[in-house]
Amino acid sequence: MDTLQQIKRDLISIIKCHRPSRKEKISIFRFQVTGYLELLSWLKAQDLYPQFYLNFRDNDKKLASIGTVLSFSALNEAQQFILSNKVSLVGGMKFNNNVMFFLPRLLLEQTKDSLCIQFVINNEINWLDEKKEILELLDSLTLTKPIQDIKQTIQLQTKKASQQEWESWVEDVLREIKKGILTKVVLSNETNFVTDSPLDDKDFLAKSEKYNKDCYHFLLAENKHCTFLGSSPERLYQRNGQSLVTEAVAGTAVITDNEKQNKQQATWLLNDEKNGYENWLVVKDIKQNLFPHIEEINIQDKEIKRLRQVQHLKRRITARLKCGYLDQICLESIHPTAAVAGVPKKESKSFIQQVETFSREWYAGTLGIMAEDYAEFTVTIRSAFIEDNNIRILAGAGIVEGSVPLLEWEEIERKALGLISLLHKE
Ligand SMILES: C=C(O[C@@H]1C=C(C(=O)O)C=C[C@H]1O)C(=O)O
Ligand SMILES: [Mg+2]
Repeated sequence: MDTLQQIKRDLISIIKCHRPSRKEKISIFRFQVTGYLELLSWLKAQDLYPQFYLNFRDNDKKLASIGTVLSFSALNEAQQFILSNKVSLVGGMKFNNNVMFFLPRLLLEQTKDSLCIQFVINNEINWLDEKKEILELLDSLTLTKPIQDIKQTIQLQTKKASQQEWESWVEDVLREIKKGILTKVVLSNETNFVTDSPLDDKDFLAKSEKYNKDCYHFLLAENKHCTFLGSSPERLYQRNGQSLVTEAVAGTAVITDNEKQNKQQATWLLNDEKNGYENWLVVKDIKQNLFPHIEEINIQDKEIKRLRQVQHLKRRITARLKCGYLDQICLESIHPTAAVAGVPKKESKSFIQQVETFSREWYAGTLGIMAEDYAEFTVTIRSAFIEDNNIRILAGAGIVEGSVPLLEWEEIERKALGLISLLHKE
């Protein structure tokens, strides 16, 4: 691939000339080449971890990164670092607000026919060690591996909560709602599969990109044996300077092969009181949490977000932040929204922690990219963990007054189908 050869030549000349600076912690090199690189095929051929990938929902931008030069477990440190070094960091927050941002060794950004590269050298560690890692990276840089169909035999092993058990969790929430302690809780379940050989994470995500349209497609592989990935319809926020675009995605109806029924379901969803309330609670939560930090806010009418197995109510929200660079505040105040946690936030989070018999980790967290003038994050729902021969797929639903346990169970089963349906051979 010409594009990759060109990158490799540029990087080699950087390495040859580089003398670690005593004054600067890191050296950043940026270049831009013309051409199209299939980032998932490229990532599939790379051996350096962590690996990160994000295919944006509303435009043709994709990111892929390998390696880490620095990592951050506190938002203020990540934000400060961006301000002083004018770089982009990738990563995000788990459901429980644990922060993981990192400065990748190599970050590729593909838009249409232009590929931008950010390459970083750490000047504070031994140059020989740095050089060794970089040369290893360069060895495989020009390689790509073709994406293949899933060929493993996959067996359903268990569901963390049986239908009966999960519906009893819903009854518990409804009782707390009646008592006036909780208003909404988003309950999830985990479905477990085993494969006869490890499922390739990039093959799986590529298949999801093909079938699950109009979604953010994300992947975070902390090492060779453990990947978190998914295809989410939901944006946490996008920030361009001081202008913020976020949304409330909540309230669900089915999509089937019957188009007439899909249209009826859409009309029903737009008018249904319980689903409207479920969505409005998310709007209210975002609005309240952003309120101290914004000058104005605009909430648009309900619209339908249509996916392959389900359709959702969605309201677009735009706001103007009081000051410029505020991702720490945006992330801390919005995440996790009432679309994945509940209302009140603290109480619903602790309810979830007590009741759910598995740990959400990155599920219902957020992943994205942040820089000084731009940031974009997705809510990591419709997601899965692939750990060697095991696959765990998670999905949840917002429980509010008026929720019917059986219907909520059917809702989470349909949501999980977005990924589960891809597990069979084509
Ligand atoms: C929590 C999930 O989805 C959320 C819950 C929804 C609902 O209950 O109607 C709809 C979209 C998402 O905000 C999930 O897919 O896991
Ligand atoms: Mg719902």
